[in-house]
Amino acid sequence: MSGPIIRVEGLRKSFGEREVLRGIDLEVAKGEVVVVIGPSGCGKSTLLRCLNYLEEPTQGRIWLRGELLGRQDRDGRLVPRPEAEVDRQRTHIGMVFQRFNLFPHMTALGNVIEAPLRVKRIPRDKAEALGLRLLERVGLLDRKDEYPARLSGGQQQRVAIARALAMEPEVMLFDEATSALDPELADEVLQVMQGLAREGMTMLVVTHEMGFAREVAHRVVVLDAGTVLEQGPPSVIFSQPSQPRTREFLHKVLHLRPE
Ligand SMILES: Nc1ncnc2c1ncn2[C@@H]1O[C@H](COP(=O)(O)OP(=O)(O)OP(=O)(O)O)[C@@H](O)[C@H]1O
Repeated sequence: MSGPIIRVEGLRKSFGEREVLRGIDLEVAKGEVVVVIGPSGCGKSTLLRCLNYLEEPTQGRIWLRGELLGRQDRDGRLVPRPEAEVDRQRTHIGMVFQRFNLFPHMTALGNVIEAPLRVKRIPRDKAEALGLRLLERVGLLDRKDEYPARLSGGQQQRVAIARALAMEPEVMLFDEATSALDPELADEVLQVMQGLAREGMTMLVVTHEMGFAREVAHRVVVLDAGTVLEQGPPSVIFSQPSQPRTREFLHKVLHLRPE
């Protein structure tokens, strides 16, 4: 496929009277790692959720892998495609949330292969081979038969990453994947994410981890009050941001959480 994997044009999202996304334009190319940062409540999660149609955009257009998600009516509103079509698109996007939401009655391996078995209907032996490969990739092969309750938060999140990878997505969305974890456990998850980035996975990452943004991102997008304030390589955003609001935000978070 040529062209960006994700393309967003004029994306707006309101909850009632409140407009949370106010015209976002964004592209993510194949193999690119884009990290979205910005103050609490600026719309980072909402942006990610719109990309996966977990939230229905109010206005604007989204292309995934060159395909328009939804279609526009005469007022510019997005009319969703049939559910089946959205589901098909979703299989190409892996999403990892703050809450891991593993199935408690399934082992680590069971969680990882649930979707390939159910959605892709691949044979069990092939699914298990895939699941074991992925658990190894996130460093949890030895915990394959454990149930989530017996895994730490960091381990559960790594299983959740393996579960998302099991659908062989073309892009991975991370929505504050480490925010619920203690720093030590967050680190092991960040290392897995860094490994994926190194292997060339296309990633759009919402995070408060400025160290990750600085070291791993190809591009940092600064969101503020539902608009893109500025974007650029981390070297520029972190040392010479052009917008005073970016400087203010970075000063605040880096001061509170020295890297
Ligand atoms: N389903 C919803 N209904 C109403 N308001 C919502 C809903 N989801 C989000 N919001 C509001 O939209 C705004 C943006 O939320 P969002 O979670 O996208 O921000 P964020 O930048 O990810 O914040 P944080 O860094 O704190 O997670 C917030 O004011 C939030 O209260």
